[in-house]
Amino acid sequence: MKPYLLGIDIGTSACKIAVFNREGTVIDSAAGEYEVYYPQPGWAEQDPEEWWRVICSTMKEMFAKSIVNPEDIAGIGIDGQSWSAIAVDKKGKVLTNTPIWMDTRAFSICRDLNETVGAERIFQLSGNSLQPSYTTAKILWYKEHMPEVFENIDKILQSNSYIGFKLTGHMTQDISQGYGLHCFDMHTGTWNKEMCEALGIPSHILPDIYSCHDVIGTVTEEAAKESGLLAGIPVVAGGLDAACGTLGAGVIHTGETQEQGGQAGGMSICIDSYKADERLILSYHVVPGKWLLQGGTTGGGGVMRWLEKEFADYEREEGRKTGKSSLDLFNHLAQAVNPGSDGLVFLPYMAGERSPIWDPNAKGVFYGLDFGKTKGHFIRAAMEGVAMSLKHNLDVAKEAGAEVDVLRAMGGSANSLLWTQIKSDITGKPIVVPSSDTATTLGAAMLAGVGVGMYLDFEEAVKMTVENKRYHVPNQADREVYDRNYKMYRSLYENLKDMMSEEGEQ
Ligand SMILES: Nc1ncnc2c1ncn2[C@@H]1O[C@H](COP(=O)(O)OP(=O)(O)O)[C@@H](O)[C@H]1O
Ligand SMILES: O=C(CO)[C@@H](O)[C@H](O)COP(=O)(O)O
Repeated sequence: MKPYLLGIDIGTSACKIAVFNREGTVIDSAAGEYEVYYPQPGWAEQDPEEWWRVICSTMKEMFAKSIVNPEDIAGIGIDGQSWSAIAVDKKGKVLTNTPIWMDTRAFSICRDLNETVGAERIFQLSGNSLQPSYTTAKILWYKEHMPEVFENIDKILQSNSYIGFKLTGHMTQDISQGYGLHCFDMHTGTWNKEMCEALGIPSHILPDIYSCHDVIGTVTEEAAKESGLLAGIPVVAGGLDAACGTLGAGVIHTGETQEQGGQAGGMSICIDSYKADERLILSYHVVPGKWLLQGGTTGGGGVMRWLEKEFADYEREEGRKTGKSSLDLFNHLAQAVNPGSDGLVFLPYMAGERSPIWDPNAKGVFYGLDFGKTKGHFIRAAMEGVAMSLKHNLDVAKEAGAEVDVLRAMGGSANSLLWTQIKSDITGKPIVVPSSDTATTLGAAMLAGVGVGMYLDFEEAVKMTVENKRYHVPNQADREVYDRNYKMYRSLYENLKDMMSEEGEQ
């Protein structure tokens, strides 16, 4: 068996590529950024062909400097962001940019379908309430607003399946990304023809469903030329980024829970039987026989990325002189502020909000400003607001019967010791950090490892590769101030939601 596995992650802010050995050690890695386009309020799009171009150039650059020879790669796994609606024609040409998971343009389509088809019927089959962020309504949005695209759709692909197609020439749908479509039966893991008809989604545009570790093909000559890989390397179907990050964080048993700090924030609780709640999100895990009960804010790490982009000119300059990153300097500023940010409270609803409030009109809010507040207050309040959305989702999961003891953090935000500690303090849960930036690519690589037989099964893959690096224990000293701010957080939205919806009525 060749010694290495390659994981490719199609995150919202960037693609990450990492080569692992059998023990899960990163041998080499690289990242390449691409754009999110916001052409209108409520819209958020990406260009899948840009993903492919950036993946290829990043990979070529990595291999050019690497000790890794593509010949030594045993298998490739790809994970990607959720709820794309990548419309491709018969030749695999992308017909238009895909609305991504943050996009809420199809709001009125959902409202109509919930009435005509029935919100309860849709939920009973798919395990998820019908909301504009999912793939379902985006397909129907093409039908209504871009008939020339809709008529030419051969298949609708997800982010990982599009890159899988570019690598192998095979169009597939993995089981973990099925939850994007409400004609996917969450009880059986199959497409449901009656629901396709009821929703108006032609079933021929839905690819065949594969397990996430199934080998779907091998790298073609053409893809090898473009990407710097070698033709013939096996590629597995891959899966949802949150689910691969969950696997990469070592979460494969019932009750174990991943805490997500990518562009999106949230959590994924591993369960071994179907358990749905309309306020949360239900998907299959990438591990067969398991589901993930998820909660997710649109804010998450993306909030810090946005603050950095808009307000870190000084820290970027300082960082150049001192060799520190602007985000590290942001962490120092936030560290200097009292827990509770002296009453500054932040709602992270930066692209409407997903679970548990499902409100496309929700807005980001900083509340509690006065002349005493500093940049550090904004940064700390943002961290605390994201942590409060995590607490909100965990509380709802508990009501739904999914109790969580410990969180296992993954994603870029877990690089911040302060932010991880704040999440632990606010939720009252201990947090373990196995690896932050590489958990998701590791999960994708593990899928390839199981698929090509490098690991016997997921138990062995996790045992061999996942190592805990940090532990955070909740600090009770700040309980009172955080509880007070959390009450404010909850009532702020309750008090503002009518105004938000009048302003942003979609
Ligand atoms: N040192 C840090 N402090 C705070 N946030 C960080 C730090 N490093 C990375 N992040 C956050 O991590 C996010 C990126 O995480 P990542 O898992 O790469 O996201 P995605 O896969 O969604 O693109 C950024 O939005 C940034 O806010
Ligand atoms: O929707 C989910 C999970 O259900 C999000 O995890 C998105 O898939 C975005 O992922 P990142 O780009 O933040 O990693």
